[in-house]
Amino acid sequence: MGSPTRGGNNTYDYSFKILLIGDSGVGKSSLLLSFISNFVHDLTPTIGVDFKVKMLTIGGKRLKLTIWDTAGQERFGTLTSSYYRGAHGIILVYDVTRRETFTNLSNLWAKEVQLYSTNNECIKIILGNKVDRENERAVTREEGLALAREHKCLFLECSAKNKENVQKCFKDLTLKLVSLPHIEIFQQILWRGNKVLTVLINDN
Ligand SMILES: Nc1nc2c(ncn2[C@@H]2O[C@H](COP(=O)(O)OP(=O)(O)OP(=O)(O)O)[C@@H](O)[C@H]2O)c(=O)[nH]1
Repeated sequence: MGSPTRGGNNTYDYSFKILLIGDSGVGKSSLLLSFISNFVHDLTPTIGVDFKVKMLTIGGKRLKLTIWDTAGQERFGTLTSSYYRGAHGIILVYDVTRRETFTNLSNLWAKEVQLYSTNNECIKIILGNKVDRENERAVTREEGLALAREHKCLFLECSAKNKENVQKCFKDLTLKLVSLPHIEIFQQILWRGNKVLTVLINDN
């Protein structure tokens, strides 16, 4: 990784770090794969942290998204502040068929974000995944919306399996990011934090 470039073939105007968080099994890795590629595989659980890079053009701006995916909280303990450092966008995922993954968003994940996120202007989206399993639904859309309002987040329901709303989630998030009034400063200051993160991870 490096600071934003404005020349050459691999050019971009802005580079954003996006995090996927939420309980184990809610579908974070599937969402990432569904967004990055056209295929969704049956996945083995993530061990540790993984990230993928996707180039995207939104609102006439060329963006580089570095999307971080981590294994579920319950198996690896609380994520450290280095994972959150420098994040521009956070996707909080729950599984609409498992109510505890929804209650954990307020009881656990939102608190972590508040504690560790280095940036007050970070854009957040709450994402209710697995809506293809409608007959097993345990959380209503209205409850999801209410939680998003309470935490000042965007909100969507989606399915990584049939790809419903997956592109839209990343698009809505990045649209909001590029429309921030102080975007140039916001992204450069945070990028410095990101470099620190890269060094920390490479050293391990
Ligand atoms: N029906 C359905 N199944 C899904 C969907 N998204 C993910 N799954 C399945 O749910 C299981 C868990 O998905 P993962 O993507 O591994 O979940 P995760 O949140 O990354 O889990 P960890 O790696 O443990 O943190 C897998 O068997 C997926 O195939 C979805 O939208 N619909």
